[in-house]
Amino acid sequence: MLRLNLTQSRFKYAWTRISISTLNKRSFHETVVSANHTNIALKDKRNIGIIAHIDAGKTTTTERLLYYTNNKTSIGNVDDGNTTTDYLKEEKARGITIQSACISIFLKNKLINVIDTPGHIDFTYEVIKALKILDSAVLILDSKMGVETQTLKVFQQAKNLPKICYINKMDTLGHNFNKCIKDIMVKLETKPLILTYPIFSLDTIGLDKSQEEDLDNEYILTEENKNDLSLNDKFVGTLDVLNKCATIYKPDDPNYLKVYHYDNLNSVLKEKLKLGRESFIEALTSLDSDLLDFILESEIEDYLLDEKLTTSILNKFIKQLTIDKSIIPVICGSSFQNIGIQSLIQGVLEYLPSPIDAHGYPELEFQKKKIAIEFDTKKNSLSVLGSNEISIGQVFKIIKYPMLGNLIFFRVYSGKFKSNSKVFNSTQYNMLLNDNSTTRKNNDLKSVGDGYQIKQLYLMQGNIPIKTSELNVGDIGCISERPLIEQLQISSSSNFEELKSGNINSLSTGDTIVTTASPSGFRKFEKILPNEKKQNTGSKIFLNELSTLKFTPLSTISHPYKVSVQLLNPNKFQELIAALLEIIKFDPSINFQYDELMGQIILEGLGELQLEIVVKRLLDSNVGEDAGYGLNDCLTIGDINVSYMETLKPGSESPTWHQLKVPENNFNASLDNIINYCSFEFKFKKLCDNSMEDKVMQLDELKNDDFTLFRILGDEDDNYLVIPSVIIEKWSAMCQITTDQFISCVKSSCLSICSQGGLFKKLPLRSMLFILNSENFEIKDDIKDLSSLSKIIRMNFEECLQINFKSSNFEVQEPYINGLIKTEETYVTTVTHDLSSKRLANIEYIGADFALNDSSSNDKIIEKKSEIENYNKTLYIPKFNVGDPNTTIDLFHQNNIGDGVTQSEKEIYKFIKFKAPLRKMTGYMTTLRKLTQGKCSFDLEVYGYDKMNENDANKLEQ
Ligand SMILES: Nc1nc2c(ncn2[C@@H]2O[C@H](COP(=O)(O)OP(=O)(O)OP(=O)(O)O)[C@@H](O)[C@H]2O)c(=O)[nH]1
Repeated sequence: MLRLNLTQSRFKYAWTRISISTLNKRSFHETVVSANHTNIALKDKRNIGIIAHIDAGKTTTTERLLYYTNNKTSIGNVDDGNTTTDYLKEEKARGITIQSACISIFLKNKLINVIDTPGHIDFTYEVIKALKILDSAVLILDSKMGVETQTLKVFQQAKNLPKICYINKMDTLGHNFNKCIKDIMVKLETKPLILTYPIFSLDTIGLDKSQEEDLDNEYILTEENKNDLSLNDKFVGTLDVLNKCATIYKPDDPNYLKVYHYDNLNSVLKEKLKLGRESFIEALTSLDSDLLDFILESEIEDYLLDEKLTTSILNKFIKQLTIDKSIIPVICGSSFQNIGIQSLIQGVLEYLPSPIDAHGYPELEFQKKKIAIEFDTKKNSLSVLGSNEISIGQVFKIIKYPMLGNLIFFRVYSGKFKSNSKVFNSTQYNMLLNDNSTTRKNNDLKSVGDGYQIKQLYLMQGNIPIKTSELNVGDIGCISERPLIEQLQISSSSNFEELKSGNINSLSTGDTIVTTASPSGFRKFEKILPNEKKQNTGSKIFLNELSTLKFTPLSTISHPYKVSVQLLNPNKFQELIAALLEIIKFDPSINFQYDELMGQIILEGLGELQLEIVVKRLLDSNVGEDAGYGLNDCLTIGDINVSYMETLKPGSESPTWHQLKVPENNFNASLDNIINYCSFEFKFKKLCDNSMEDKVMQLDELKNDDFTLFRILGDEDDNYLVIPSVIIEKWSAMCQITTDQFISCVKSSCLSICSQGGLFKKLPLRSMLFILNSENFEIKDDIKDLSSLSKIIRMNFEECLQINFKSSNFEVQEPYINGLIKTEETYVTTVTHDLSSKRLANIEYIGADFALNDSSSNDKIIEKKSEIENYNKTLYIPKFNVGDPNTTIDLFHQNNIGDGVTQSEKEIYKFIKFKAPLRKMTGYMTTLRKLTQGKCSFDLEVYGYDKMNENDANKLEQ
């Protein structure tokens, strides 16, 4: 009984520190369900992502965030398969996050929307999608591993967002707080501001003397148990230099927490707190002269005891520096043992930006101009075009949710969205406007123009959707929609193209949705459009313009893996296509193509695991959140393979300009006229093969007032098209189509040539440049019919390829990876021998620390290093449990033990960095484990395409 009371009082005490003291679990939970979230002020909302390398503890931490904010009454664990965010069957079985999960955490009058992202590289697109709509992130490090390869990647992806770093797993054997701090500085090139230091049992002797009630904490060392070695290195709490206190936890009791203020600390902790606090203030003053001025003016000499240096003053500076991305506040803990989470919640609320403070909103485009979203101080709201009549949101995720169909998640950037209202899908409308390939265009435009009906809006509380009548600026919520598979099944079509275009009036990831506060709907926008655009606006023209009001879409990606799917029962065609379309809706990083001749579908994806899961979903007939499509009896699935491509050999280009021609008698008379009266020339070229920088330079040179450059496919490394501006203008005017329509016509012709493939192995083309020439361009008459232009251009492109090139001008290219292996020195020779002889790998580095040997070393890096090294001198980094606490980390020299890595550990472990063809690395982890007796870690990242060796290329089938 006594213990229960103590626990409760401690729990409340903890929350006093973060000013949410009055809550108690049950009453709060009830408040949440009935909470009117619309009353939460914008300044009290946070939209954060949890990002990290795989297994760093994102889901475990998210689970504790829910528990310690009283949004959940028990704690789930990844290993028990009962967490809120990893609820898919595959996630539970594999213990990894596959899809990002979005939850809303309510804290009385505050709201934190959290997205728990996957760490596995195959699901990187999930991270990209989430980061696009978030204001900030919590970066988690595994205290033993520090910054890992995927940490670097997600850090880069979140480079525009302010971040807090949470060093997790401080309870594990081999934990290394100092290495993490060093990695933040060296590998992330960021300045850490340490808010909490770890406390181990050894530091706690004598701590309990003045606190009778703490005798029940068996993890604190006392005179009696101080010789118990098993306790010495136990992680028991955190030393908070901002609040000048130590917080002691009990690993096996999630509700135990005791705060000791400076006066009640033992001499060891007092000394550490003093040094930590001094270095913390010095680090802050070195970055903010206003704080320095304040300290000088207020004559503050004792950083620890002078009461003028209050937490709220310091918080103001920390918040600004965090938002400016000048620092990254660091908090440590162990989520699994429930240590440190309260400080993390406090950090999120204090330092991470609300939508008002957040910098770097995704830009909106309106009539080709970029528009920033502004904050209207009077109305306490964000708005665009100087009017908060416009509500704008962006869809970033779609999931299956049993009973409700699909849930479409979106973020509200401006205004508010209401249940039972219509919204305008400006992205979809814009795409349709520029798509000439469909005969249903006008019907589709009308359908999208009529608006998308939102029936019910929801907020996610944990993984439970809570009905809400409206979603306001800053909110993340969702709309329910009937599953696509049901929508398509009622259509009787069995035509692939018709099925693929699906239900046009449904929402997809990346779509911008727009509406107005006005009851008469989005057509009212007319009133707030700039004056010159108002003239003559029939609603159609008006919608055309409105459709240009959209967020920049998500970038496309290349797909290094593919798998073939053969349908055995033609009656199931419609079902298969509907299933695939729905899968793509949930994960737009998957793509599929239908080879009508072979009756085969080729599924493409980012990784083996990703495709494995998709295939399982197609075959399985389980129910629930990851319900399968039950196609087991009618599909044959091929092996998962890497995708090969073809390109022209370096330096190749068509020797002459090719004149656009019309084949005799193949097209109608009016089209003949077009070609007789106006023409252009074109040629193909291999895009330079040197570094990415050279490539960008080459492309930049082509971009000027006279020429416009277009990307045809995928990422920066794909195909490009250059069209002289004069051709764009004249052809579109002549054909009475928009310039966008003309461009999309030429682009789609290029695209079709690229997918048709090269002359060597008929593999899709990459790294090609299509150049149109305007020198001999002429127009002699005013001609209107252009319906077959796309066909003509395609035929001519094809002819140009055939005439100008032979199969020997092409080479096969394949995806390559950057690999990083960490293993004991004893195994290095065996591993590198296997890599070079069997996997065609090029070993780039063998040594003690991969990031320190980065080949790039220009002035900027040196300058940055010296800036960070200077900053490092202000940091207090204790040598945990090894005596003298007063030291800084020797950042750029390896033979030091100040970073917490012992000399012997450095000698044992080596990193091997290499490049290799992806196809040679399938199933490599199993081999590596055998070669190293399991003493290894391995990371890989697909970096792009490169030439396949000729022997292997010749052996490929056409
Ligand atoms: N000892 C210890 N284990 C932890 C801690 N946090 C997480 N773990 C364990 O680490 C493993 C991975 O945890 P997750 O929370 O799934 O990690 P994650 O980053 O969400 O993983 P992915 O989403 O798959 O990238 C699980 O076995 C957890 O129980 C911690 O603080 N201490």
